[in-house]
Amino acid sequence: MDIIKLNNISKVYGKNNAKVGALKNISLNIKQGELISVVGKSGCGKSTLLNIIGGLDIASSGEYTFKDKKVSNLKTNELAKFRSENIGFIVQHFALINDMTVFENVALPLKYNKKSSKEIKRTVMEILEEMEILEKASSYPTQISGGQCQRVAISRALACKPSVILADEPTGAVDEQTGLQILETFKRLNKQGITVIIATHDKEIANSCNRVIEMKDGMII
Ligand SMILES: Nc1ncnc2c1ncn2[C@@H]1O[C@H](COP(=O)(O)OP(=O)(O)OP(=O)(O)O)[C@@H](O)[C@H]1O
Repeated sequence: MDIIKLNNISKVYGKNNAKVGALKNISLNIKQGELISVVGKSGCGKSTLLNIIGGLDIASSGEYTFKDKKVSNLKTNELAKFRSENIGFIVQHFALINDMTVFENVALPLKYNKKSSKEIKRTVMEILEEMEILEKASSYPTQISGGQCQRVAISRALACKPSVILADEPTGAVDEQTGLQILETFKRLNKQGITVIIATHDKEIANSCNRVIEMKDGMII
């Protein structure tokens, strides 16, 4: 089943002389359970594509359907709900909150979704254990390594049981060995049925995915 259908999606930033066409007539179907990499030179539109798929940004034109729901028609508050129910985001510099513990960082999306404290505790502990970072639950992000931070960020992305994980340059801020461990984590999550889309400059990571989408100047080539 196609979980993601992009039909003729374009994204233009700015106005008049400052207009930038970040995506140009992108049509793309992604099946539930795919493991995909998005590659291409800096500025080719990888992040913009991920942000539109994840509902962080909206297309200037075209139609985006997610599980038969038209995302391109959603209003801002509906988009936030769409994201929290369906998408887990992971970014290069982890985007953890430094004055919250590992536990509190992973609990955030569950709090946002108004889960009970009992359920939050159970879910967070389960995920931290699965991600082999449970012993750092009370540590702060500044007290753990980059690879551990990324495992916390992945834990937080998993908290609301998303069907899609979007990872924008997830290994860009860690060493090669840690990057490969992160890749193994994505493969394991993908085996559990989660659709994983990774924007990356890393050839080894890109080629380990089942499908490689190559972009150039806002288009898929
Ligand atoms: N908020 C914005 N306002 C104006 N232009 C933007 C904005 N975001 C992105 N762009 C432009 O859109 C184009 C695509 O950017 P995007 O970040 O999607 O590329 P990328 O492939 O992810 O690059 P990188 O690999 O460097 O992260 C670039 O020309 C960029 O300058």
